[in-house]
Amino acid sequence: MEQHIIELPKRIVVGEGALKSLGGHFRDMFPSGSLVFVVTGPHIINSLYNDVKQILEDNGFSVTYTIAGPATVDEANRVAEEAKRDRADVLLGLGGGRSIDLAKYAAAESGKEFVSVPTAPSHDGITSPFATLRGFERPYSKLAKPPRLLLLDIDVISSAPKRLASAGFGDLIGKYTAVLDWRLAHNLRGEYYGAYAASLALMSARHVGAYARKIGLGSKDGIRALVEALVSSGVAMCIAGSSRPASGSEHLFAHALEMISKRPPLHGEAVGVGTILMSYLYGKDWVRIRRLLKEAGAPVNARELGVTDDEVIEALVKAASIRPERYTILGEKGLTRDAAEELATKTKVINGD
Ligand SMILES: NC(=O)C1=CN([C@@H]2O[C@H](COP(=O)(O)OP(=O)(O)OC[C@H]3O[C@@H](n4cnc5c(N)ncnc54)[C@H](OP(=O)(O)O)[C@@H]3O)[C@@H](O)[C@H]2O)C=CC1
Ligand SMILES: O=C(CO)COP(=O)(O)O
Ligand SMILES: [Zn+2]
Repeated sequence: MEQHIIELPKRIVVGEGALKSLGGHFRDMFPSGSLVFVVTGPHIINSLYNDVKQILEDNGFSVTYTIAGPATVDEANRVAEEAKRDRADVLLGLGGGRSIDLAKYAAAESGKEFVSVPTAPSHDGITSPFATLRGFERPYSKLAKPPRLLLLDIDVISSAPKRLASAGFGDLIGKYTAVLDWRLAHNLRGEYYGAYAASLALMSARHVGAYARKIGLGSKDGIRALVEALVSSGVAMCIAGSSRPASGSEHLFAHALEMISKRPPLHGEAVGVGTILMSYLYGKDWVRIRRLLKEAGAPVNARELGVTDDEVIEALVKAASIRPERYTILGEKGLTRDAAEELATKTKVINGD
């Protein structure tokens, strides 16, 4: 009998001041005296790390740390080795996507528990079982493991630079076209389509759409809506067992742009612009997507992304080829250069205001 196995986070905690409850959740979930190995970045080590260490030590856990280097497989292997040498039981990612991905992948590789404590709402990798690291044989994510405990403190996440929240919005608005692509691949290629996972991902895009302005302003309401939608999208990926509900042609464009550009934008920023472009190809309301991105403070054209018009065109032409097994509106061969230029011009992504 064909089986579909769904691995989910065991506990998800969201709320203002949630960090204070970290020790209690650890006591519920891990044996007393466990060694917690924190993976965090050079900024967070000087702000939140000491609070986390104190909370865990007060609750009977030992704590060590490493500073997250670049988001590469080599760095994740170093983290895994160091965690093993320290006899760590739990790897805790504390920070943005880079620290979370390094801890997640190192935990999966070393067979240790993984806890995610994101400090920024930049994309749904902070809540998903997937990691993206340079050095993989591909420019997109790979299954690692879901967090056993996912703790999102709204006060902490609201304090992240605004650009990261706008990028998180872009990543989530992308679910509109990701789900259309999944459905298309099902209809044209007979690919498995999980209606429930698709609805959940779609709901995350609809939810943040209603909060675009508040997210742009960085209000707590807006950030809470954003964080809940990031959880919903991460869970959709857990249920699907792949990033299909969360990543389609708009992500192919974003991955291609990241490979091509000399100064790549943030992941969610590129995904947002990709969603404008792919919505146009689907005959959907790309003007509305553009307006929502503007309201959320996210880029809508090449200039705002900090890339050249030519890099946008090149990324559109390249997009279909980087993940041939993931069928999308771009088809198997992708766009010609002329078609790419026309698409980007009509949607004001290039030559625009
Ligand atoms: N797994 C997945 O599905 C996906 C993974 N990714 C990966 O995620 C990474 C990008 O993640 P992203 O979050 O954008 O970037 P980073 O993790 O690099 O974080 C960006 C910067 O913001 C800082 N920061 C984070 N939180 C706060 C805060 N509360 N206050 C002040 N500064 C803060 C970080 O500090 P510090 O330097 O201390 O870390 C860092 O300098 C890339 O490696 C990318 O490949 C992208 C998309 C999907
Ligand atoms: O970014 C993601 C979902 O938002 C992960 O998707 P990819 O599998 O395309 O890397
Ligand atoms: Zn994404």
